[in-house]
Amino acid sequence: MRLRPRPTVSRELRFCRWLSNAPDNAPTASDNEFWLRKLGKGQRRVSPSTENERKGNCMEAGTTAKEETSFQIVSTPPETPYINVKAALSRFTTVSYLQPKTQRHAQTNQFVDLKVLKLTSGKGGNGSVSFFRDAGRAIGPPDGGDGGDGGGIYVQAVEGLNGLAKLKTSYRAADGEDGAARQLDGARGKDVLILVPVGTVIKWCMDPLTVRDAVQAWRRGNSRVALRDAINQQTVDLQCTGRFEMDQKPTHIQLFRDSYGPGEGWYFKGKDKAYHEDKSWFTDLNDKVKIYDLEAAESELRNDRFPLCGLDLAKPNENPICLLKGGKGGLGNMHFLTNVIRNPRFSKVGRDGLEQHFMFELKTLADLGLVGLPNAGKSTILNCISNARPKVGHWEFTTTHPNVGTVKRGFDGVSFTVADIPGIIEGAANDKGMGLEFIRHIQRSKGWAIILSLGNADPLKDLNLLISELGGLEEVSKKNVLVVCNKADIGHENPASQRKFNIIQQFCQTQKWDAIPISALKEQNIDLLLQKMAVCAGKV
Ligand SMILES: Nc1nc2c(ncn2[C@@H]2O[C@H](COP(=O)(O)OP(=O)(O)OP(=O)(O)O)[C@@H](O)[C@H]2O)c(=O)[nH]1
Repeated sequence: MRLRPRPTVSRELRFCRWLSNAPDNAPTASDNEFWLRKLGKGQRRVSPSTENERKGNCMEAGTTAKEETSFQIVSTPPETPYINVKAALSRFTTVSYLQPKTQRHAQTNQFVDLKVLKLTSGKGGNGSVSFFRDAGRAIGPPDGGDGGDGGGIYVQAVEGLNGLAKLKTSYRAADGEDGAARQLDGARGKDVLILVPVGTVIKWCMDPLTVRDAVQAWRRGNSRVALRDAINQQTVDLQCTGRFEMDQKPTHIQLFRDSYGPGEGWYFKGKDKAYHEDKSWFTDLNDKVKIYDLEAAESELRNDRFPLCGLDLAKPNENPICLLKGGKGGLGNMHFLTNVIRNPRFSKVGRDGLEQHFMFELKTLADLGLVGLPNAGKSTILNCISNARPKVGHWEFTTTHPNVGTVKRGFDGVSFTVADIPGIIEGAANDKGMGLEFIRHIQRSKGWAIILSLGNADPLKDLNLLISELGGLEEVSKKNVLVVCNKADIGHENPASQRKFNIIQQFCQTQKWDAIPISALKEQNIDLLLQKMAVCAGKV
């Protein structure tokens, strides 16, 4: 319970109040009349929480993830209050949560880079109905305090965390406490702070259980459609806000609470709702309080928005970012004392919190990403050039999660980070093998080093396969590309190895990509590799 701060009062008055033991901070009837009159004129009393509201809405502290244009705008204001958008379901769910448990890769080992969380902010506490009593007075003025605001859900990106394994699947902030007699406001509900590694991208998503059921039902009628195609074909309708005055581009998803509407949410003690609704003194009051409710709802709508393309926590953020704000506490009956209403036996209940699902994706921040078929030697290369010690094995899929190493090129050389991800196989784009789940870790890298094995029969075929699985030449060429032909030691006296490299080099020249033969195992040509990698990583 929090006691309201007391205003300064004269010594005599303090003495009288000490004698009567009365709390001294309840608004008087004329204070309330003034407030209600102002509400009627559409001017809201500035409550101390207004400033906190502004502070709480600090989504700007994170960066909105890079905007993409794959949203179809269905209608815009003034036709509708929001920019209505249609988008593929795949943007708001993830294949790994829809697959049967046995096929989920990201969750199968200790390294977890994707999690869907159910987050719930706290409900506001209810306002209290109470009247001051002491030995001299059977019933005094109303002194029911306000309910406390519900706790919010906050997120903060910090250095030193490596994965999302420690995150729970749901978080719930505490509800605000109810107000109490003697003008006591309820305590504010405790916030929840979720710490995530730097590089986490948070996206609003749909409830995975609902999506799973809907997609399963849809696929029963279209059984030949692959899961990924199914969620690409299904669409989601969203109400968004955006830059109305300019190009009406949707920027934020509007979230909605189930809170009561204007004029509702009363708690009656003694006589019921029907009794009160029959009385003009109550309906007159309610007409004015409706404006207060409307303003509370508008303030919620202003706060309850989430970036359509997600929130990118690419840097540690100093202050936690509010994802979901708690509900506002209800007003106690002391606010409803007026010249007409002397014994208000009613108060307002607290407003609801929000419940939403969010997808937390860890996108490693490495300057250079290594991609290749399984067994091409990616981990051996990372071992050889950096401080990382990933597992090396002669069997496929030795690497089951991304490894990041830092390359330090001599004392005065530039340093850069390299990420090794599990091998990509034919059909990965359709979730074969380890799928493309791990591509997210090299999506932000400036350059990609495509690792080929000269020990394979046709490295050019391998290169084409990789390009196609990675989304085609156009997609791959968005990055700086270096093609590394590893295992050049195998049959190096054999001209076949040299011939294979020449074919690759010719192909690379057509794309203006650089290529280099190396042997990671025998540490041959590694200095030149490091120079080329630094260029590819955009460091030189
Ligand atoms: N001869 C030769 N063998 C190599 C070379 N580089 C790696 N290897 C061998 O190739 C095998 C696979 O190496 P890894 O580094 O585990 O390959 P990877 O690409 O990380 O494999 P995945 O984890 O399955 O993606 C191991 O037995 C390595 O010893 C090389 O330059 N020459």
